[in-house]
Amino acid sequence: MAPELAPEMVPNSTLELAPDPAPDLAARIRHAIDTKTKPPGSLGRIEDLAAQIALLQGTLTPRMERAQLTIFAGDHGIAAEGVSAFPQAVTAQMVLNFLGGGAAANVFARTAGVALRVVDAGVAAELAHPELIVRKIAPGTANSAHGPAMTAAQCERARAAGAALGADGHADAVCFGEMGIANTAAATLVAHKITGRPVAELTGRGTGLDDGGLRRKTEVLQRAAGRTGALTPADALAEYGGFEIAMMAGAMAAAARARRLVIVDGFIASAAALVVLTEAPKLRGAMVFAHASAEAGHRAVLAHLRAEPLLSLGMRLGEGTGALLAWPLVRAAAAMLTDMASFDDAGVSRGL
Ligand SMILES: Cc1cc2ncn([C@H]3O[C@H](COP(=O)(O)O)[C@@H](O)[C@H]3O)c2cc1C
Ligand SMILES: O=C(O)c1cccnc1
Repeated sequence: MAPELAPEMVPNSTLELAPDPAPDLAARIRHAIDTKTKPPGSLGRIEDLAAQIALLQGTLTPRMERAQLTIFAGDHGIAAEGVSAFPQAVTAQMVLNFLGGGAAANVFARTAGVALRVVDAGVAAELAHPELIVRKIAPGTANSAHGPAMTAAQCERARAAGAALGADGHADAVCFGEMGIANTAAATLVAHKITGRPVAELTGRGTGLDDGGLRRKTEVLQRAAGRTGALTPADALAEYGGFEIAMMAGAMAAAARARRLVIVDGFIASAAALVVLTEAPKLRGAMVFAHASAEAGHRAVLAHLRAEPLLSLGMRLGEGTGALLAWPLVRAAAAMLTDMASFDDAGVSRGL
């Protein structure tokens, strides 16, 4: 397994994680992929994915055996503004559904052979369940339409709790999902402050607002955004984010620094990745974007990050469902490089 990378060893000027164990590794990976028994380039983006994984793990024989999904749940004060089609109580109810194995994320995790765990990052209700990981910062954020969602100290605590969970265990790839009614509103405001894209372009229907609901949500978010001027990513996260989004950001950064592949889910997860990559661009080499969410703002966030997602399925759920569906592609890419025969191995004639 590749050595852990101390944060201070990481320069921010390149896309790859560095220092690279061998300067010619990227060229040797490319050569290994090009000499597999297939026309060069014929596996398309699976080849790029294999190269990324190999570079991340610092090897010509990458391993992708185990993936884990961690779902972070938190409530949002801005839900009081009517920005979601569903009531806040659904956050806690869905946490119990995850723990009971009945949500989409559970079903996809089972079909993909991925372990799943659930973290209470800041759900309003008191929840007790033997398998629930409790890291509750507070019972929900404050309403960011009127003031900061959380204090800087709370945000730091959330990121640290996420970091501890992001780098534990033995998974080769990590998926982070979220549950939090009104968190498309929170993600929209974080993305607006970091990308500078207009609130109206980033605001979407979330759980299914109708046209009137979308108009009201856009107005609420425009007013909330107008409370503050330009913000650093850390300040944008504290001012407008959620405890589950901050924990995801901490988990993603720690996992990337531990050279785990981070499979980034939809709009909310991408808002967390946006915070991380704006602060530490070189962690991009550890991140794969799973799918293009149907939530309106995702396209702009992906474009800002110059990220091309693997899948486009019209999904808009969150929970890590998109990341779970991308996991078999990630596995296949690594196995292609590690297990596939070369022309020389198999005695197959090369082309012109
Ligand atoms: C039953 C149910 C299950 C979900 N699972 C994920 N979300 C998703 O929807 C929420 C964000 O949308 P909004 O900002 O419009 O509230 C988040 O909880 C997200 O994870 C769900 C939403 C519902 C209703
Ligand atoms: O893409 C997402 O993450 C998403 C979209 C809508 C609702 N919840 C999550």
